[in-house]
Amino acid sequence: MSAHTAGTEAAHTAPTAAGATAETEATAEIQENDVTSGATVWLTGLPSAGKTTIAHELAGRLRAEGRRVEVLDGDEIREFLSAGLGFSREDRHTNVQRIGFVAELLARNGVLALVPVIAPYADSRDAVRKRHEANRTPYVEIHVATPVEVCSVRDVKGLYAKQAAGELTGLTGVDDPYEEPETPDLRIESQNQTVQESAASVYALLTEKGLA
Ligand SMILES: Nc1ncnc2c1ncn2[C@@H]1O[C@H](COP(=O)(O)OS(=O)(=O)O)[C@@H](OP(=O)(O)O)[C@H]1O
Ligand SMILES: Nc1ncnc2c1ncn2[C@@H]1O[C@H](COP(=O)(O)OP(=O)(O)O)[C@@H](O)[C@H]1O
Repeated sequence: MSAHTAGTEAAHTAPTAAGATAETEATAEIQENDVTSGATVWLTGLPSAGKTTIAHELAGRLRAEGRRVEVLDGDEIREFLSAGLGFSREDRHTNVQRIGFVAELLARNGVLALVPVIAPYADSRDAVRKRHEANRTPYVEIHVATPVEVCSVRDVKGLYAKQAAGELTGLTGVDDPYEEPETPDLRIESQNQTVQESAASVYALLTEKGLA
């Protein structure tokens, strides 16, 4: 049973006249814990590494347990919040900072913000982490470390084929940089696992950190 569920049950314990004040305080503490148990879970990795798939699999599991979850998908964000941005180093940095800003707001209000976004530059990811640290908001970095050889075979959106055909340049991990995280909280080798196993490993990490 998650801490969240346990807290809800405790809050419903029948009060006694003498225990009312103590219980009110305990309930307030539990509610505060509920609100602050959000986190940002950033899944960084190459296109087709499995970031989005793992995020949605994990989201389903967490929602089934009553958690509030948002998936800040890179493609959706680029359609709205980051409309007009391209894939230059500067634009990717701006995109990542915007997403980090929104994720932190959600997370500090009790939401588990799952972020399947490439975020290829270490300094961009560090800035997002620092924003979370400054606000004491939990931040977890997952490197979905699927090798480019596997990603290019999966090629979910046909980007690797386009790059190979000369129709696209600046593809992350091929002819554009991807700076691997040196010390992620978790590294997933998705080529050796099922989607469920990958999502379960993130879930286990969140449980270990008291976030799920
Ligand atoms: N040149 C190039 N390089 C990398 N990715 C590209 C490119 N052009 C389009 N796409 C597609 O854009 C999707 C969203 O990218 P992100 O916002 O996650 O990228 S970034 O963090 O700003 O670098 C990203 O989604 P995912 O495949 O889910 O990673 C890509 O499919
Ligand atoms: N263990 C795994 N975790 C995530 N995806 C996997 C795994 N094994 C195979 N896949 C497949 O790899 C592809 C990953 O695509 P996607 O999640 O869109 O990648 P990304 O969001 O990183 O671009 C999907 O077709 C998915 O079914």
